[in-house]
Amino acid sequence: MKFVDVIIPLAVEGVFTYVVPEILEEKIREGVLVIVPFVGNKKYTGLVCRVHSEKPLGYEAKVLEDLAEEDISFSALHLRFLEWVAAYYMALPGDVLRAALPIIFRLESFTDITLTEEDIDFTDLTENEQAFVRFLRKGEYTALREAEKYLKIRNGWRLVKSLLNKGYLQVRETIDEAFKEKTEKWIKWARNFNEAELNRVLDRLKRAPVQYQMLCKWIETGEEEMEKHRFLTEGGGSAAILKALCDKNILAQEERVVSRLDVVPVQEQVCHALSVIQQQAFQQIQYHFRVKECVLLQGVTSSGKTEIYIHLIREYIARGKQVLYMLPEIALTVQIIKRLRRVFGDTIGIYHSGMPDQVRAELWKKQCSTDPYPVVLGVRSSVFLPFQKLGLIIVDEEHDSSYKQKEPSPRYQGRDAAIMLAKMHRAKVLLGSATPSFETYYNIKNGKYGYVSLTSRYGDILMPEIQFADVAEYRRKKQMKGSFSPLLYREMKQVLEEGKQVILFQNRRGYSAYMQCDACGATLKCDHCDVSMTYYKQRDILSCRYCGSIKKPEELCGECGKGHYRLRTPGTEKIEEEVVRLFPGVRVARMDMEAMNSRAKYQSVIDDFEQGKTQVLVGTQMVSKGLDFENVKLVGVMDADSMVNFPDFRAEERAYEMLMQVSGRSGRKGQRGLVVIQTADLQNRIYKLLFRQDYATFYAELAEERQNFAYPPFCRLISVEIRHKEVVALRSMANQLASRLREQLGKRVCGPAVPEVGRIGGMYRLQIIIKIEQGASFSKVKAFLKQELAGLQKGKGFSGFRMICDVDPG
Ligand SMILES: Nc1ncnc2c1ncn2[C@@H]1O[C@H](COP(=O)(O)OP(=O)(O)OP(=O)(O)O)[C@@H](O)[C@H]1O
Ligand SMILES: [Zn+2]
Repeated sequence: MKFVDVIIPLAVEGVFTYVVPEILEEKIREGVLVIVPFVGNKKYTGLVCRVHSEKPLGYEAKVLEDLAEEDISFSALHLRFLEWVAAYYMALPGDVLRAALPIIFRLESFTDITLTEEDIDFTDLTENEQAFVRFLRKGEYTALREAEKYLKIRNGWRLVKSLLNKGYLQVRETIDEAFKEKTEKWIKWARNFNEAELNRVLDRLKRAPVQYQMLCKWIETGEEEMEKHRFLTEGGGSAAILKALCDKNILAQEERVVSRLDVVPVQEQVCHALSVIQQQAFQQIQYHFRVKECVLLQGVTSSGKTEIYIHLIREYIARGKQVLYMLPEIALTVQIIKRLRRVFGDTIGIYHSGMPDQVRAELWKKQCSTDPYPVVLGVRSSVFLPFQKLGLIIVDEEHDSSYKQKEPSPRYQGRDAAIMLAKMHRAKVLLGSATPSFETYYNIKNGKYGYVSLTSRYGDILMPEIQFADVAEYRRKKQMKGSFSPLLYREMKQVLEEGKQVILFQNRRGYSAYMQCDACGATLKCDHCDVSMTYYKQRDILSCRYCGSIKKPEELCGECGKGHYRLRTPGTEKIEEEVVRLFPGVRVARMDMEAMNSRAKYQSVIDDFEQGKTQVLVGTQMVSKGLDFENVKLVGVMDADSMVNFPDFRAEERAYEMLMQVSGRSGRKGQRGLVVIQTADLQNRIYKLLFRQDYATFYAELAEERQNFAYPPFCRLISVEIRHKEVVALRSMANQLASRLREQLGKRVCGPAVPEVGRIGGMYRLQIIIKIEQGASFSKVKAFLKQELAGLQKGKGFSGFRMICDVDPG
C-alpha cells in the first residue's frame, strides 16, 4: 500500500499520514496538493511532503480523497525550503504552508454551498452536476456532506469545484476565496452562413420580430464576434432574445478564460546606459559573484543602485535564469514597476499582499507552468513562490525591518530566507542599501559577503544638506507655529514659492498619538492593551494600533474625573491640517496606513505628486523609502526624537537608517536638496553621526557597544514570549520556564521581563531572551528549548497559556 505524509495548513504539530487509493497512485507524488479528510470529517487541502510505504503505528490512516490542484505543485527544492523555514524559525509546517499558498488553494471543507445568480445552462452540465444543482435549488444553503448523502456520491467536492469554475456556485465561508478562472462571454455566429442561407434564416425569423431586429443589428456591425455585454448594450436587446437566437443555432455563446495578470503592451525597450562609476560597480558585483554567494551593494541614496539592478536582471534573463527582486513595501513597488516595465515590458510578475488572492493564485499557476515570468517583483512573502531556474535574488533596502514577519507565525526574516533560498538553488544574492543592517555589515567585515560601494549620487549631485531645528529652544521662546519650527516654516515657504516640492515625515498616524488629562496627566488607554489610543479626527474615533479596538473619545478624564483630555503629539492627519492652515492654497496629500487602503490609492497619490498636482506629501515611514521624485527639494522630519528614544537595542540603528532614507528623498535631480530635522535633544549622538553622513563611523561607534553587551550581530537571539490573561499565573509560569532554561543555558537566559507593551488584546505578556554566542550550536539550543516548551505544555495547568518563539527577533 502507498502512504503519504501531508502538511495541513493549520496550526497543528507535525504531518499526517494517509492511504493513497489505487486509482490515484499514478498521480500522487511529493509536492502535489491533495484533499484529505481531517478532524470532524472536515476536508482540507494539504501538501504531500513524502510518499512511502510505512503503515503508521497506533492509528488507522484515513484515505486520501483526491488531487486538489493539478496546475500547481512544489518541487523537491521548494519543499526543502519550506522545511527549512519551519525548522529555523521554530514554526509549525502548517503555518509555513499557510504563509506560502494563496488562500484559494487551501479550500477548507467548504461547508455551505449555494447557487449564484447566474443562469444555468443545463446542457453544459454532467448528469451528476445537474442532480447536484437540482438538489441545491431546494434550499438556500446546503452543507456539502448532506448533499453527498442525498445524492449517494462520495466526492461531492469535485462537483463543487467544477460548478465553481463554471460560475454557478459560491461557498459561503470562502465566497471570494475559491479559485475561479476569470471568464468573459463572447457571442459569435453559430456557424458560417452563406448569403442564401442567411436570407432563409432572416425569412424564418420574421415571425419573431424582436429576434429579427437583433440579428439585423448584429449583421450591420459586420463583426464576427463580440463580448456579450457589449453585444446586448449596443444591440439593445435582452438576454432572453439572445438566448432564443442561440437556441435556434443561429448565434452561439462562448466562454473565454481571460487573465487577471496585468497585460502590458510590450513597448520599445529602453535601458539607461550606466555611468562609468555604475559600470565599475556592476563589474565588481559580477567579479565577487564568482566566489561569493552574496554581495552587498552599498550606495548612498540616489546613487543609481536601481539602475544597476536593472542591468543585472537583463544579464540573468539573457542567460535563461529567473530573478526575484524583493522590496520591503508595496508602496515602493508602484514606482519600481514603472521603471522595470520600461525595460522588460510584460515579462514581470508582481506579488504582494495588497493584491486580490485570485491574482496571486494565477501568478502561482504561471510560475509552475512551462512559461513562467523570468522576473518577479515582490515583497517578503514572494520568497515562497515557486521558482524553476532561479539565478539571482535582489533584496533592495535589505536593512528594512519590514522584511521581518512579526505576526503571525512563521516569524521569518525575508532577507535571510532569501539567502537560504538562493543557496538551495545555487543562485546569487545581491543586497542593496545605503545603510546596511548591522548583520550584513558584520558579514562584510568577516569576509563572508562581497562588498561594492557607490559613494556619490548619480549625476554628481551633492548629498542633501542637513540642518537641525532645536525645538526645545524655539518652544521656550514661544516661536513654534504649531508643529513647525521657524526654520522649517521659512525653508518650506521658500521652496514652495520656487515651485518645488516638500516631503514631511511624521512617524505617527492619526490626528494625535494620545490623549492626556490636563489635571492628573493620565493618558487615555485601550481597554485591552497597555497602550495609549490614537485619535483620528476625521472619523472622530480613538483606535488602538495593537488590537484595532475603537471607542468614542471622552472629554472628562476617567482617572481623576476632574481634568479634561487634551490632544498630545500630532500625527500625520494633524500635520496635514496644519500645512493647509499655514500654507493656504498649497495642495497636500497624505500617505500612511490609514489613508492607503488600496493599491490604487498608492498609485494615485504617487502619480499626483510625480506630476506636481500636489506640492506637499505628508507621511509615515512609507514616504521614507526608495521613492524617486525629481522635484523634491526639502524634506522635513517633524519629530526625530520619537524614533531615537525607543526602548529597543536596535532603536538607534533604526532611527539612523530611517533618517538617512528620508533625507535621501531630497534633491535627487538638478539642485542640491535640504533636510530639516526637528529635535528637542540636539546633543544626542545619533544627530551628530547623521550630520556626518558617514555610515562606517556610525557602525564602528554603535557596534562596539553591541559587542560589549552581547547583542546581534555578535550573538543571536531567540525571544520566548509567554501570554496569559492573569498576571500572577503568567509570572509564575515564566519564572518556571526561565529557571528550567537556565539549568542548561546558564547566563544566556535573560528575563523574564515585561516587553515594550505589557498587555495586548487582554493578554499579559512576559518575555525571556536567550542570547547565543557565535560558535555555540544554535540548533541544539532550539531543540532544547522546544523540548522544554513541550514539557511545560504537557504539564498540568497549561491551558490558557500561549508561548511564542521568535528566532532572530527584530
Ligand atoms: N545610468 C543612468 N542613466 C540615467 N539616469 C540614471 C542612471 N542611474 C540613475 N539614474 C537616475 O538617478 C536617479 C536615482 O537613481 P536610483 O533610483 O537608481 O538610485 P538608488 O540608489 O536606487 O536610490 P535610493 O537608494 O534612494 O532608492 C533616478 O531618477 C534614476 O533614474
Ligand atoms: Zn488594544
